[in-house]
Amino acid sequence: MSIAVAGAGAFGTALAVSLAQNGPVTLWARDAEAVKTMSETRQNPRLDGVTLHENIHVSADIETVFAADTILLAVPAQKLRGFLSEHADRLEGKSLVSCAKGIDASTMTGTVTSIREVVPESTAALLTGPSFAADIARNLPTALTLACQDDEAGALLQKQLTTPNLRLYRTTDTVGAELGGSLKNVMAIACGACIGEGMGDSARAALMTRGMTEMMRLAGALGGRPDTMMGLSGFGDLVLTCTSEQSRNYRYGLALGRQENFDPSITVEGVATTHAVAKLARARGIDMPIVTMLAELLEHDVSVAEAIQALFSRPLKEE
Ligand SMILES: NC(=O)C1=CN([C@@H]2O[C@H](COP(=O)(O)OP(=O)(O)OC[C@H]3O[C@@H](n4cnc5c(N)ncnc54)[C@H](O)[C@@H]3O)[C@@H](O)[C@H]2O)C=CC1
Ligand SMILES: O=C(CO)COP(=O)(O)O
Repeated sequence: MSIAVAGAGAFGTALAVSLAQNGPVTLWARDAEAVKTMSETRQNPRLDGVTLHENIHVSADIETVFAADTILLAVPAQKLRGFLSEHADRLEGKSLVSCAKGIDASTMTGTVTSIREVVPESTAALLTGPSFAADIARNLPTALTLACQDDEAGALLQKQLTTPNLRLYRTTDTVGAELGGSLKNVMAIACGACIGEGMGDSARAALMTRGMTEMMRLAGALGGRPDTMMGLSGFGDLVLTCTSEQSRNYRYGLALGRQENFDPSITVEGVATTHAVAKLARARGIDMPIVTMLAELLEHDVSVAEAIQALFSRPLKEE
């Protein structure tokens, strides 16, 4: 069973580095110039100090992706649907594993749902959970969730994508898993803003905990299992992303709280996902005050202090 990774950003490259311990891997990027540099230097500028394993074949030829049985989709969530649509015919019959964390803002679907809708004749799966690309690429121990509705196919993928430093757990709850990975980015922005504004660690703990409640509520409302949020794809990634400055979403929030600029070329999945989830919650009548308030904050309709004040002024209730 051959493996290709589509998208040679930080995460796609890190996964290829880890998988290369098991055998050959194709790493595809759309930018031929970047591929040439990576092939010559065996480095990716997005992953400082990491050498590309000799088992990695870097290519800008999309045919090398279609030659694989299992394709890891490591492009940003807002680009995934476009990629799938462009190549739908050639992706039929493949195992397509989304590695992206986000809700598509135009259709308000998660990435597994997008795969299922755009390439119905494929096995749709998701690899998610607490994992910084830099850690995986340095072969540090990491545990992830492999989500696939078809448990037999999921078990095969679990085995194929496990490496000496990547331990994969399996679930059939793709809805819960894709929401966990998407929503933790939203909560990380909120927590970063809270810390950046100087609200303190106690306020962050409150945001993380009440954020988790919103994540469970949304998972239940959309047909996922709320308890999936207690696993790696929810709790695990929420803790990592809301507390580490390695996270781009958290750093984006910090900049927001400190009223500093943030480099717009950096991938921050949580921004588009905040707007998508706020819209979804409104349309479905799901109570998601933190997400809703963050959407207003990102629109510059309220300040961080006003957002926290508004959350604290809500009617008192049972936990
Ligand atoms: N960096 C990390 O630590 C982790 C990232 N992820 C997820 O992986 C996904 C990708 O993130 P990163 O690799 O970190 O971002 P990145 O910004 O490092 O790389 C994104 C890559 O996607 C490529 N790309 C963008 N649009 C494309 C398109 N239409 N077709 C083909 N390639 C395209 C870009 O050229 C770039 O190489 C995100 O959803 C992120 O949440 C998940 C876990 C960890
Ligand atoms: O998903 C991640 C860690 O699990 C990476 O988080 P950021 O996209 O915020 O850097």
